[in-house]
Amino acid sequence: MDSGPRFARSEWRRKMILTLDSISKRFGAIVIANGVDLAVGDGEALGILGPNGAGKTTLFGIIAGTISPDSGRVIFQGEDITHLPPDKRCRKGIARAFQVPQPFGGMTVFENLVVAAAFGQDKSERDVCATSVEIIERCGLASKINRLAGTLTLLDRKRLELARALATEPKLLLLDEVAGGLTEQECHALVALISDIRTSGLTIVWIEHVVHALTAVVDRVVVLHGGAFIAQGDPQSVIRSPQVAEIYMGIPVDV
Ligand SMILES: Nc1ncnc2c1ncn2[C@@H]1O[C@H](COP(=O)(O)OP(=O)(O)OP(=O)(O)O)[C@@H](O)[C@H]1O
Repeated sequence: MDSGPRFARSEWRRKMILTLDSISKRFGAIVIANGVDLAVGDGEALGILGPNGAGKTTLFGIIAGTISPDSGRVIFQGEDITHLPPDKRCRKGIARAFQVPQPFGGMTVFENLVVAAAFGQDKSERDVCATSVEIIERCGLASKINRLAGTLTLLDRKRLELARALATEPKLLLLDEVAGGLTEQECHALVALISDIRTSGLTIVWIEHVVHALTAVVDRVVVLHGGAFIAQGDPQSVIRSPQVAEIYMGIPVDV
């Protein structure tokens, strides 16, 4: 799969946009995070891998504000946002797109965008109409602008999910398994769109089980397992690492 153009790799190393500082979280006996640290550069595209149930979505909840960590801090653009509610984090520039798109099915594509943009940017609906149209065009939905969201194909609902996230004018975009459920061809189309979004310099953190889609876009991959990041580095090195082979295929590291 073609990787497409990427944001200049050196740029994001200069400044961190998001830092997880010694985050711990458990649900009873299930340890999601045991004092994990993570720094995401401004403009970086970071992939998070990990087996089912590792806690990747929970980590996104901690970043987006829907889940509280047991301890540790979430720092966004230099500010401690650990105790900030999700709506305030959204307005500070953290947006999230889900595996199962969550548009208002009875509203049109345009109306969905206007609602997201007005909320995320804290502006009147009139003031966000032009940018909403631009984002709809950019996401390949111009011909469906007046269609009800509930009548769209899965790929177009995924495009709309991304468009709604972009409408909030994020600085950090969290993608939660957005390639899930797509055919190979549809997956290529979605990767092309995310690669295009990437060229604007927007910071992306992407959880994904469709590994080839992830590695086509991201600069770096971290692997969450057993409450810790057990591998990290450039995508190809990480997916070929013995730790990842052991977790995903049961091949012991010392073989
Ligand atoms: N609110 C909750 N209460 C109790 N357990 C929870 C809660 N939320 C998640 N869990 C458990 O925590 C674990 C991690 O779940 P999470 O969805 O974060 O994993 P994941 O890595 O995103 O998994 P997948 O790749 O399958 O989506 C799972 O065992 C899940 O059942």
